[in-house]
Amino acid sequence: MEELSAPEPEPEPEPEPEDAGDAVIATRGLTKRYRGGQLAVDGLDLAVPSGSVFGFLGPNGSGKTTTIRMLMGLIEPTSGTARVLGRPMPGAARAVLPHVGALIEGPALYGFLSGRDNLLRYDAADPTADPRTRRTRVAAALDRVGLTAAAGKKAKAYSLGMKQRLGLAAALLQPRRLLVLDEPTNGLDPQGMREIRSLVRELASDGTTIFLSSHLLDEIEQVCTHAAVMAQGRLITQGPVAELAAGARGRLVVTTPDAGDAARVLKEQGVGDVVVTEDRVTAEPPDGELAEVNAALVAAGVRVRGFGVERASLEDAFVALTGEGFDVAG
Ligand SMILES: Nc1ncnc2c1ncn2[C@@H]1O[C@H](COP(=O)(O)OP(=O)(O)OP(=O)(O)O)[C@@H](O)[C@H]1O
Repeated sequence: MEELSAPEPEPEPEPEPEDAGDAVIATRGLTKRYRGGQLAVDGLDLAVPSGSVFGFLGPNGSGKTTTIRMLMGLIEPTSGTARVLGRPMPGAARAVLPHVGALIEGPALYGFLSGRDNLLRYDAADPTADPRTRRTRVAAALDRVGLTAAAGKKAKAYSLGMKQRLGLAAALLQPRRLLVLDEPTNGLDPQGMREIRSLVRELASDGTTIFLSSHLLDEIEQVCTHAAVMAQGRLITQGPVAELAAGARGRLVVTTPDAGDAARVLKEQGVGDVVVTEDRVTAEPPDGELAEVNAALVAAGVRVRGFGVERASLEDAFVALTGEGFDVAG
């Protein structure tokens, strides 16, 4: 009998996670267990929309660096998949990485070379970079990060913030579709933090997708359009920052020199989770009429200087989601 050579059925394309249509980074069940047995990342489904400034938030040890190393193809996942710019990692690393600028664990710089010479070296190490346009590229990158005036100084004389900016300049020598920044403000003083944050906003305004990790909640709120929250290797939530914060209830805040009395009255009124810090008493917003609570305070002789419900922050959302405080110090 003649055998029919029916064409092999096409393998089903792997289903993409929800709304990963224009995702610059998409992972499915991404998991990393280190040899010692430590489960560092556990079943991560991440979707980073194109054009977002995406904050990857979590306390120290929550698995952020491990995830970034998998995304960049530096280490293999134990299971699950990661796609960056639509291509699988680490398999397509050679095709993907030229479009990705990365600043991971501080830039590797030569202290005895000037900032400019460091960048010239970086550029020379890139086989795709045309040597004839090298100086122009380096000058543009220095200008981009505000280091033109300090370009001739030795890198060892740079402040930590300037070194970070030089690292960013190196990542910006070529046009990038994605920038991956691992804790870019770690160790910087407040001025250095402000500089890096405004630089990140500026870069984002050109349409580059930025994925940045941080253990600082307020940093994510100030800079990011979207965020994913990690705790102990697992994804707690992800989405637009405004929506994440809105998901949590705000706090009732009473400002008064009679904080002790105010706390007592609030508890008598059945208000939950009353916390006193100096002249501020915060609590869960009551279910009933706010005005009644205020009236009870005033009737008890509490000098109420301020009374209202503050908008929920990302921190409130984190606490609500994990049932834990966000340990900023790690
Ligand atoms: N090479 C390794 N071998 C074994 N365990 C590791 C290794 N690297 C990290 N870990 C562990 O995996 C967990 C996640 O670490 P990871 O560095 O990814 O977290 P993180 O959120 O980036 O924290 P940090 O901000 O401190 O780097 C931690 O418990 C850490 O001790």
